[in-house]
Amino acid sequence: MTDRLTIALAQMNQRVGDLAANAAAILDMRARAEGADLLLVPELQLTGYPPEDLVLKPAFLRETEAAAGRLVEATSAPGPAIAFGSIRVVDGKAYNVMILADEGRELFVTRKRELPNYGTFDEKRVFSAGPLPEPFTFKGVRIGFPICEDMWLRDVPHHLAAAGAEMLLSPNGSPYEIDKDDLRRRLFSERATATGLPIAYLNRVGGQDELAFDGSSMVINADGERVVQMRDWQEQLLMTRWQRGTNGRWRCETSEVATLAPYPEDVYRAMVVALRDYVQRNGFPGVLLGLSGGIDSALSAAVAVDALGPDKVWGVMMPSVFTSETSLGDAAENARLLGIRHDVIPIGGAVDALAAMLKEPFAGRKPDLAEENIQARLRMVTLMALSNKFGHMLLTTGNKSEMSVGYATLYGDMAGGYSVLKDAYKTTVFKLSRWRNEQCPAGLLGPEGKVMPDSIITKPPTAELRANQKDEDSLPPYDRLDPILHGLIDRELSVSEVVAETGEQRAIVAEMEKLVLRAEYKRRQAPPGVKLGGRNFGRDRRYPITNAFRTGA
Ligand SMILES: Nc1ncnc2c1ncn2[C@@H]1O[C@H](COP(=O)(O)OP(=O)(O)OC[C@H]2O[C@@H]([n+]3cccc(C(=O)O)c3)[C@H](O)[C@@H]2O)[C@@H](O)[C@H]1O
Ligand SMILES: Nc1ncnc2c1ncn2[C@@H]1O[C@H](COP(=O)(O)OP(=O)(O)OP(=O)(O)O)[C@@H](O)[C@H]1O
Ligand SMILES: NC(=O)CC[C@H](N)C(=O)O
Repeated sequence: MTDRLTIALAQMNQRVGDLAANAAAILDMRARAEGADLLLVPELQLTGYPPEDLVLKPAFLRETEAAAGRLVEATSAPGPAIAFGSIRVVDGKAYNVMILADEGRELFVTRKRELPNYGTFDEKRVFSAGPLPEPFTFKGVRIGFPICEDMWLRDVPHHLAAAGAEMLLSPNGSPYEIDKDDLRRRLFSERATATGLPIAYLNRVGGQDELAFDGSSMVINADGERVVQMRDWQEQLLMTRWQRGTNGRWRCETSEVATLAPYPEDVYRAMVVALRDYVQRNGFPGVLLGLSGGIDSALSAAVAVDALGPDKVWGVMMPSVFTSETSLGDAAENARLLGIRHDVIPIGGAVDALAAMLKEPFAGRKPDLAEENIQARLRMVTLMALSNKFGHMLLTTGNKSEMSVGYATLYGDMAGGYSVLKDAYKTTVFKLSRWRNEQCPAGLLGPEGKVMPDSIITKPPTAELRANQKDEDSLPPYDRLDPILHGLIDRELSVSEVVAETGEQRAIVAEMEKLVLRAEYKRRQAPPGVKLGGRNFGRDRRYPITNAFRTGA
């Protein structure tokens, strides 16, 4: 029995499905953790989290088991024991497990019991729930290994405590959401005091499709005090020293508390990390986007430059007859400030060609939305041609306010591979743009000074699809629209409840509800984008397209 343990906490990125690279990264961490007794890595570190329907593929399960076996064998070389997340099939059922390996042997396997099945999570679809897990005696210390959601509910930690666990080491795959770091901290502090056990909470970092993982791992002692706060948004290996006190209870003696990014920097970081990993891991040489001189494309471009570097971002201004001199100038200045390639490709010729092609079928009809949308679609055709020719991914620039009410053209400005603003309401877009124009925190690849001219932030938003068009002609001003949308979408309130909370006219709120529900078909055809809040358009909110229900009818 020992009275001291050194536990290395490896807050790591992962690449879903890349068993070889993930295993190599774990072994690299093990080499760096020399001197530790045990190396802990995040949930499903070997397969990447979330593996989704890969788990339903027998070949993937076989290769995962083989890779886990090789990882266990690799611990025969000198170095710490490893506790790593993998998948184990027992009696034909797949389990999300944590394997403890030392000196070339598998010492212990524990299965996740609580499978999250809400919001973006779908674990019951692919995994079976394990039994209430037992602690394992490692070097004479009874250790419990609750896996992520196991810690969010009471049963597992309290069972482990009752079964004699002396500490809880919890591997996690917990995606970022605004304010979730505070929630985790409160929750785990409460778990620590309620069970009387110190807790190491280890989360992954990096982007995976719509999810961004912030890390922000912690150690909380049994008195509820957070003694370790690891960094957010980056990998980190931390050696933590633990000691059994004279009362027989374990404490983490390491004291190291990093400061986490405050709001709105955390939102911006989530966008940067998610886009960087999406673009790099899907093999694009860079991104391109329509740079209109408006705030959505300016902020999207800034995030792309901060994620990938200016040489990987390409802005294309595509003026029509409705494009103002101000927009042309703002787009050019925007590109100059970001240091990105900027091309001007007028779409007038193509607009005229379409008008000639459609002259006969459109005869006798006044110009309307059809002509407006043709412009957005011709821009899409132009951008996709560049994407096909040069390989850059088209970055979609629509924000959550627009996507909520369907204020975007299907197969037009909605086209693209990924969106960083998809879960950001327009008021958040304004906030982030002002913030980024004033600050450039460490680690971002863009310029230290302004990223867009102030005029882009201060001028009224317009789609410039017809003369003198302003967003506010069709929609309430964004500072009034967004609270309505937040109520209807994020909080699932009825029209009456939103009216009561916001003081808006019932007719306006009912109209917005109608637009939101009607635009579901558009959202189903929208590209993925990083989740920021508790109810993103994607996995979090799954509404029927064909739907007659209205609360404001
Ligand atoms: N339930 C459903 N399932 C499948 N398809 C459905 C559908 N309901 C309509 N449709 C189809 O959808 C089409 C209509 O959608 P769509 O062609 O997009 O056109 P629509 O939504 O009518 O117009 C686009 C709107 O977005 C605004 N906009 C455009 C571009 C940029 C911005 C901006 O500021 O960023 C704003 C523009 O001013 C206009 O109000 C029609 O073809 C209709 O048949
Ligand atoms: N003249 C243009 N040149 C290049 N791209 C354009 C142009 N107009 C629109 N786009 C593209 O279509 C997207 C939709 O923008 P639009 O101007 O219609 O409204 P918006 O939502 O206010 O966006 P933004 O704030 O970027 O202007 C833009 O973000 C941009 O990517
Ligand atoms: N991987 C998991 O079990 C995640 C679920 C958990 N409640 C979280 O978001 O942190």
